Amino acid sequence: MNDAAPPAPVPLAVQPLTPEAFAPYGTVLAAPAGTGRPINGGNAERFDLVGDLQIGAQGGRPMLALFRAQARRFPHEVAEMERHALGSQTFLPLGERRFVIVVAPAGEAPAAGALAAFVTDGLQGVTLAPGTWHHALLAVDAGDFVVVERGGDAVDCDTCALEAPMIVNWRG
Ligand SMILES: NC(=O)N[C@@H](O)C(=O)O
Ligand code: NI
Repeated sequence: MNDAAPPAPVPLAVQPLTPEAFAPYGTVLAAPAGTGRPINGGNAERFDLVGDLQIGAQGGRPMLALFRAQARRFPHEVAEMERHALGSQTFLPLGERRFVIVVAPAGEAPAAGALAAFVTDGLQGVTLAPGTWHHALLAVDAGDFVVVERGGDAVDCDTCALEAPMIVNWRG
């Protein structure tokens, strides 16, 4: 009989999201400072944010979804991560809405020490690179998020249980 105590949760610090810190996991989406390219007769400005969404592999089709997320309670325990090996996954808030993204680099199932957590400024979005391990959306502020990902006939989502639960240490 295994009477060993379960592994103690490991604290995971949450850092502000920046493009540099997030580079190993994907890209940060944010309206650049300054003006965009004038379009529509000058009635709008265009900002091209990501021109190479990875959503076509193995017959993948673009999928745009709306996630109507409930606000999560923090500190939050993370015990499982997932990845979408064949495609990227983009999260963009509709309106000002923060979320926490917990990630680990693509590859082998992540060890506890390989995880990183970021909180957005409410306007930022992210595009996770294909295969990046992540926890499902952790909305800080409840509401709607646009999600763009690879759609396909088969579900592209592997999960892995962490060897020890992580506590996402953020108190807003
Ligand atoms: N389950 C689902 O559609 N969403 C996840 O992939 C996620 O990362 O939130
Ligand atoms: Ni996902």
